[in-house]
Amino acid sequence: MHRIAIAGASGRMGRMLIEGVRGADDCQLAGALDIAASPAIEADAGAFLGVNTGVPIVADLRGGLKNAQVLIDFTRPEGTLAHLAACRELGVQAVIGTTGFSDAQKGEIAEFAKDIAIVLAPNFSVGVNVTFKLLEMAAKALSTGYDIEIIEAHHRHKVDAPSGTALKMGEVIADALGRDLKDCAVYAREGITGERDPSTIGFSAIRGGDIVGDHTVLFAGIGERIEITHKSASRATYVQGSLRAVRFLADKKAGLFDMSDVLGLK
Ligand SMILES: NC(=O)C1=CN([C@@H]2O[C@H](COP(=O)(O)OP(=O)(O)OC[C@H]3O[C@@H](n4cnc5c(N)ncnc54)[C@H](OP(=O)(O)O)[C@@H]3O)[C@@H](O)[C@H]2O)C=CC1
Ligand SMILES: O=C(O)C1=N[C@H](C(=O)O)C[C@H](O)C1
Repeated sequence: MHRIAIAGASGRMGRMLIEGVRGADDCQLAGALDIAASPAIEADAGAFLGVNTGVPIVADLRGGLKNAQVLIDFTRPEGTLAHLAACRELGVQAVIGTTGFSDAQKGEIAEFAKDIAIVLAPNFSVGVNVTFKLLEMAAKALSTGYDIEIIEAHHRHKVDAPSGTALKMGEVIADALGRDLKDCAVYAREGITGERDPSTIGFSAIRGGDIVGDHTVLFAGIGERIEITHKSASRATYVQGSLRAVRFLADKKAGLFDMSDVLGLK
């Protein structure tokens, strides 16, 4: 039985994860965390479902993690880093879905992974991770004569842009082309921009309504264009991917892994 604590327990992903853990035969809810200011503190983690899980939502990290083998964390970068410090102290593994980390924060996660096993992925859906592989192939085959643009759309509450998934798509494509995304990413265009530099990878972020998560990569050539699109219709796909990551970690002592490790796509 995988004993799982959920961080951000009252968030969009946190609630779906609690439901997902309760629905999985091999998983048990062992803790629930949220920030001290959350109105959900001290409520039962299943209250939003009308069920009593016996697991209260707490702000005390050590209290929330003490019965857990693994933490699933979809919160904010600063929260995730604080959670990882407590995980390291208690020997708890981590599945991290939070996006918006700076390079320095990613470096801190790599340091934690020297002591505990961590899966870090900007997108836990199987389809998106297969799409990364398709993009690698497409980028190599279309390396000249095609302009590359990444367009993502998310709900109105999302706080980071471009999405972690869009950035990862950019990294996959840049790597396949032997470029560094830092040198070739264009995140905004306005005014007299001049003609498009063919070596660039452009990003566009749309925010609105309840869009769960759409990503399109456009390879625009002369006389044709190819669009590779993934659309999430439900957050359940991220939940199922997170639980696969939990199972993958079961025999891991330390190390930093991603969804291509979990899915055997490397
Ligand atoms: N990798 C993937 O597959 C996916 C990743 N995500 C990412 O997961 C993250 C969360 O998304 P979502 O669930 O929609 O967001 P929500 O805002 O709905 O939930 C975030 C949760 O984290 C809590 N929180 C906020 N700040 C902190 C903090 N500093 N420390 C600890 N907890 C905190 C919030 O509490 P309160 O509400 O009280 O502020 C809330 O409970 C985002 O980074 C998003 O991009 C989302 C979906 C899929
Ligand atoms: O905030 C979200 O909702 C999502 N965030 C992730 C991202 O930034 O890529 C994954 C998914 O697109 C949903």
